[in-house]
Amino acid sequence: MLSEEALRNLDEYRRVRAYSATASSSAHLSNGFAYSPAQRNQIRESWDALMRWSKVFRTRKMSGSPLEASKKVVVFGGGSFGTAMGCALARQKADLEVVLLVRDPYLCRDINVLHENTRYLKGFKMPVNVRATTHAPEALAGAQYAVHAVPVQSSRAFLQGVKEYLPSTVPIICVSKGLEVGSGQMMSELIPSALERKQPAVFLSGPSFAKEVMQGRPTGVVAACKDAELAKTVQSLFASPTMRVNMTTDVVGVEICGALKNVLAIAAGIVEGMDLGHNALAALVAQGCAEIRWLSEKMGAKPTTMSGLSGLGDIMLTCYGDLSRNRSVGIRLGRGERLEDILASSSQVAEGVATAGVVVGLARKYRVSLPVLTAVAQVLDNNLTAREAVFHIMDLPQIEEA
Ligand SMILES: NC(=O)c1ccc[n+]([C@@H]2O[C@H](COP(=O)([O-])OP(=O)(O)OC[C@H]3O[C@@H](n4cnc5c(N)ncnc54)[C@H](O)[C@@H]3O)[C@@H](O)[C@H]2O)c1
Ligand SMILES: O=P(O)(O)OC[C@H](O)CO
Repeated sequence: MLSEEALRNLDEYRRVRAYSATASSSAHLSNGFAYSPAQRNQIRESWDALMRWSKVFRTRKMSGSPLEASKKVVVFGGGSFGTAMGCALARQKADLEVVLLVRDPYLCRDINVLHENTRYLKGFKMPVNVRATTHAPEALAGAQYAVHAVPVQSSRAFLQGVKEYLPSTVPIICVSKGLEVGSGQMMSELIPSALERKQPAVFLSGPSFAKEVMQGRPTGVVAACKDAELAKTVQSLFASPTMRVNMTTDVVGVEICGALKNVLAIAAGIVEGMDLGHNALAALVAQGCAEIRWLSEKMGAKPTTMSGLSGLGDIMLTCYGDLSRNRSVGIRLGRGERLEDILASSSQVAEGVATAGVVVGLARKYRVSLPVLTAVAQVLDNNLTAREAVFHIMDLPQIEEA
């Protein structure tokens, strides 16, 4: 059921594993340097202990997998990430029915006839157990999980529209990252507010470009839910040879990091677009990390979340990765393009644009100063040019590191 590209990646992965298994018998490193026998023993023993632990853990995990028990999963939104995550699940189990709930009948037809998302992930064959529909009652009938991949600003209207077909017991696995304009809410607040009831929900975040998930490249994400059992269920549902899934109960941390890294990525893009160099980019990303930490800690997030996949992991990916839409918006701003032209020329969402304005409100509420993230909002609001923003940030008072 894996695509050819995913199979190639898996083959490569297996070759590496086979090589690692035999490599421990060769004594010398290629440049003539060799570890001492004591060091070599220590390295081997540490590795073997890790492998023993992994084996015990795997055996314990075998019993009653949530994937085994699943028959149907619905995906809200037929964009790039909904498609990629739907396909990732479908590849794991040939008789799992994955249904994308989409708006556009033409895209729906392409997915069902060509097995390709011709608009958002062109050129990638989708597994045959993924199909699409524009009909919410049909998509939701009998679904055991709902993966929510609708952009944040459209999520309230979308959820209100499907509410009557979504049983209140079906867990939502939310992959959308951002804050709602107007309410300032995170998705964990928006979902119950839009549905006007409690709904089990898990927030899946971390460094994960849709295209690479679709290619079956190794990816790590984190599943966050206050209910640890549900977080573990979703962890187990998505875990595969190409996807590692951590779990945590720190929903606020995971959500706020996921939302703010998009704003920081716009700043990183601006620095790139203005060709300010590696020093400037590294300093900016470090400052941005500090700002995200200041706010998230005040909001009650755990410090470990900031250094984890949804924090540093996703910040690095989005600030440095060429596939980031938020970073691309920043690059074009840095080169002097107007925001409205940039947005008009893209069919994909860059959540950081809307989120930037909301962050400033949150910073005021929690009494924390966020110079870089506020500067991004100023540039997006056309009150500062990118060049002016850089000048003012560089000219801020020299401070003690915090
Ligand atoms: N693309 C990625 O690499 C990636 C990775 C992780 C998380 N995310 C997050 O996932 C979310 C979705 O992003 P994406 O990349 O799939 O976006 P996208 O721009 O590729 O697609 C968005 C999809 O949502 C649909 N949509 C928009 N408004 C809608 C509405 N009112 N009702 C129904 N459907 C609507 C669009 O038709 C489209 O199918 C975002 O919050 C994004 O931050 C994306
Ligand atoms: O392309 P971006 O900037 O929306 O980032 C996508 C994902 O959030 C990366 O994890």
